[in-house]
Amino acid sequence: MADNPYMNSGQTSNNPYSTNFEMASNPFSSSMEMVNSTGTIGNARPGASIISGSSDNSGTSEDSSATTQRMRNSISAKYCTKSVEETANDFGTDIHDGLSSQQEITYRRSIYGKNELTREEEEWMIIKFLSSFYSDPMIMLLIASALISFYMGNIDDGISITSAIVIVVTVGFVQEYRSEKSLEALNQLVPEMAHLTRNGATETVLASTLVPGDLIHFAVGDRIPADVRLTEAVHLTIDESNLTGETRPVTKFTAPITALNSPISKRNNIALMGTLVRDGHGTGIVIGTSRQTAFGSVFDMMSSIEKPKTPLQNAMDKLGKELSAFSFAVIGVIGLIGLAQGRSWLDVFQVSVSLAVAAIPEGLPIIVAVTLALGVLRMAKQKAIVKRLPSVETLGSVNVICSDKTGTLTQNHMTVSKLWTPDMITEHMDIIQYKDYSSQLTNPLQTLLLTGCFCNNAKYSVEKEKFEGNPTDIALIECLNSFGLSDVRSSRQRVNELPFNSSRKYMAISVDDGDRRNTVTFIKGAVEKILGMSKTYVAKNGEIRPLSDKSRKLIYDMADKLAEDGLRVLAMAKSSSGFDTTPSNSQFCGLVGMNDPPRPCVRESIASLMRGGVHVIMITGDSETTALNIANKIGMPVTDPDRCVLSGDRIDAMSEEALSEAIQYVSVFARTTPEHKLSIVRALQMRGDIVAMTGDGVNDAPALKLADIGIAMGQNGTDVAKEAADMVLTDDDFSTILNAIQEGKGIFSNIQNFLCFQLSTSVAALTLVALATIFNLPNPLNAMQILWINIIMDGPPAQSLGVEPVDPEVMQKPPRSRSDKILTLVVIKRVLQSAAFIIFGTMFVYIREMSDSITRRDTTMTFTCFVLFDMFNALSCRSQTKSTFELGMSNKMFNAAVGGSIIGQLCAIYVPFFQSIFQTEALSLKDWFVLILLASSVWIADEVRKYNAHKHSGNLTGYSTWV
Ligand SMILES: Nc1ncnc2c1ncn2[C@@H]1O[C@H](COP(=O)(O)OP(=O)(O)OP(=O)(O)O)[C@@H](O)[C@H]1O
Ligand SMILES: [Ca+2]
Repeated sequence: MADNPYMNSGQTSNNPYSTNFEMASNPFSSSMEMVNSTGTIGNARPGASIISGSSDNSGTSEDSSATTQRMRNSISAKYCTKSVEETANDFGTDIHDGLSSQQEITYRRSIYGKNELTREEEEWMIIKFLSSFYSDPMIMLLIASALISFYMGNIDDGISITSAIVIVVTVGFVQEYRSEKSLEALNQLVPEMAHLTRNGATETVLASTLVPGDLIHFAVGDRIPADVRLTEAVHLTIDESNLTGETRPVTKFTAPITALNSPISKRNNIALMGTLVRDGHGTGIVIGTSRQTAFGSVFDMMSSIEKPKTPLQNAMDKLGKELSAFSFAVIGVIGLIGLAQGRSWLDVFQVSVSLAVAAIPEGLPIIVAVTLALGVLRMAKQKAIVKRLPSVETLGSVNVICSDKTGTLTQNHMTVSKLWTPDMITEHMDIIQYKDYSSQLTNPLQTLLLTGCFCNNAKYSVEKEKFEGNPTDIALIECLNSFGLSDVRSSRQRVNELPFNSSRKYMAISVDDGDRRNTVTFIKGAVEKILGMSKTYVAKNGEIRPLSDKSRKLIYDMADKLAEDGLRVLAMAKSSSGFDTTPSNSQFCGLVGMNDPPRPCVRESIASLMRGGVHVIMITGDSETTALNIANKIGMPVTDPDRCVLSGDRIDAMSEEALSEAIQYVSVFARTTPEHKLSIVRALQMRGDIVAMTGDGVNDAPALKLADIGIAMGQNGTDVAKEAADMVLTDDDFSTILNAIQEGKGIFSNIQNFLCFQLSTSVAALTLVALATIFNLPNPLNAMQILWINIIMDGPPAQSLGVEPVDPEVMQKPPRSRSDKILTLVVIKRVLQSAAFIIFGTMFVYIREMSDSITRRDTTMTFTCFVLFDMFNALSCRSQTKSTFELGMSNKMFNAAVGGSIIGQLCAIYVPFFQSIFQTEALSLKDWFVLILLASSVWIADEVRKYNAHKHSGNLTGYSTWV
């Protein structure tokens, strides 16, 4: 330990990492090699509890004890016993200003790497590729048949089959590789952030940039980005359940722990990476990043637990197995008949094996995975990040969306537009932004405005040249200007604060009264809360009067009047003393009405959702009047306000059953707290609804978890909400939900489309060979040709059907029922219709050609006929309902895949090398003409089917809406 690897300035020998370097077997030493970065800690998030997770599923008991051991040895064990000063000293950092030397930061980064967790080095590509040759029994059989061909001196066949195997395996491998890459990309969609102080300046940075010694801050709702020794903890409680399994949040302190070898759950002055702040706020020094954290030491074990498959993938696997069993049976029978007819057993074997390879849609699960993953990436571009693949399927089934009002349906940009003080009696004052009202400033107005200023947490950001924080607070500060007032907060010392939250619905701040002997309290919040703690008001003549029932009524009426334009109404009060727990005995100052306009596209989105049978519910903390007005503005159906609007206190008074009964008429929930959301989701689910619910705060998490699709806000949401959610909206915009549902539905119909394509090809190929065998005809397709058809069917053309752009018309279809099968009657009919055309067409060509004697030309014609049929079939499979002419050339991948297949087919016929492999010969232009004409019949027939379906379904908008 001569060299201090940690401090290149090296004044101290007391190296915090020395222990790491002394132990060769230390689990963290591997971190030094960890330079590449493919995943983030996001990979390991979904697990609820590492410890319990390991003992009840994949891990053996040995695993979990090793885990516990590793966590026990983690860096926090050492620093929980040291004081704040010692820790800061060890890390060469300052507990107020953080690290100061850029050189030092760069040095530490070079040693400890990025603060993110990556999986262990993956297998070599080439090994993976080679292993796919022997992992599939069908391929093994093909190899066997090639070997037999060689052995029997059938060199041509041997080479043919060998090249076919290579092509089949390569195509499969490339597809699988792509699927893995796109799945990996999903893990990086939600970046981790951290609030970091370096050199005295605080900013928000990517959590991956943290190095040991950094000073970081976190507040309620945040996720801890590294292992941290706390230097400050204010009401700080942290939920460590995902690491320790303990569900009760732990209260944190800064004092050193005296007990030796305290277990990880008892290290109360340490905040652990990946845990969630439930309350309060704190600051601390980073003592460990990435692999040196307790979370990092168990990361590999967590990421090795295989991700569960989505219901759709499971259904596909099952379908694949059933189809395989069926094909095997058919092929077995065909083989036996063939042998009984005295065909050469090698021929029978080869054709059977190739048929098995072709008829079994082994590419199905991969195509489903790629389609889902690509769809999720597409959604991310449209600002909706889906965190779990199964949610994509659920999206198409959602029939109720519960949305917050502020910030999701509205812009969350507030401006003060009306003011009222009791001396104005029945008049109120309208404020137009940027106009000067200084001349109209009265004493009561000044008191009202200054209350709004003192009772405020908006902060001025020099960098961005504007106020930041709660939009309600910002509006109040910005309004001061219109009256020639300025932000006076710095002139007084803050003594006490009761912060705002959506359950409390008010906030109070005490400051000294100028001469530091007396304290005054400023309060603002919902009208009923403020009136509840007010005793007096200032009348027109300046006289202080007690608040009578009559004057309360006047205030409530006025608040309603202000709210009528959809304004958020805040009441203000002031008291000439401080407060302990809640303020009381205050003087009512007046009301402020704030405008928060609806987001531009919300109206359209709601209309579109309603057309598709999705019910939209607004949930807001604002008053009924405000909510009702906004609801009307954005086109929500509130015909009967008595039934359509339900307030929080009425929810409280209802039983679950009663709520579930009443909820069918409700479109607006007003004056709710986050806790009400849970009852609302439950009541809806009791009715059998599939519910999407939005949320942003810590208290929204339970409802987000319970909802079928929990949706968190990317910009204003807390980490806790994002963690609990299935989907994150990066722009917080309601309309994005519509896009996501549209994509979800689109993905589902794309999967049905390529399934239809694969099944019709497979059914046709099987039937053709079966028919030929039964009628004792020579095989219409040889092994090589069948394998080439398999590549078209399982490869790029099928995959390209999965990325067909979403047709906005899917929104007009009602939500899919959860139990709906993917293989619906309509799909099966499509499969059978197409297969029938392919079989008859190909048989026709075959029989016509072979009427003289079997030549190479005959099989070439049959083979090309089948392939062309398949291409036309792919064309019609692009959509279940829309004509090819409506779709146009919009799917680039489809154009490329089909174009490529046709070029491939041309090569197979005209290039001498391939001619010998496929046993083909050149066709004339006339042949092509005939074949194209014939093969297009499958497409024409489908166009006719689509046309008829359109005519009979009539107006698609007529689907039932709510109730
Ligand atoms: N910063 C604040 N200070 C004091 N009171 C506030 C503040 N913000 C809102 N209020 C009061 O609390 C009420 C409800 O706010 P709440 O936060 O519950 O709603 P929200 O969650 O912002 O809105 P939504 O539920 O529509 O998204 C408002 O009508 C207002 O009277
Ligand atoms: Ca196949």
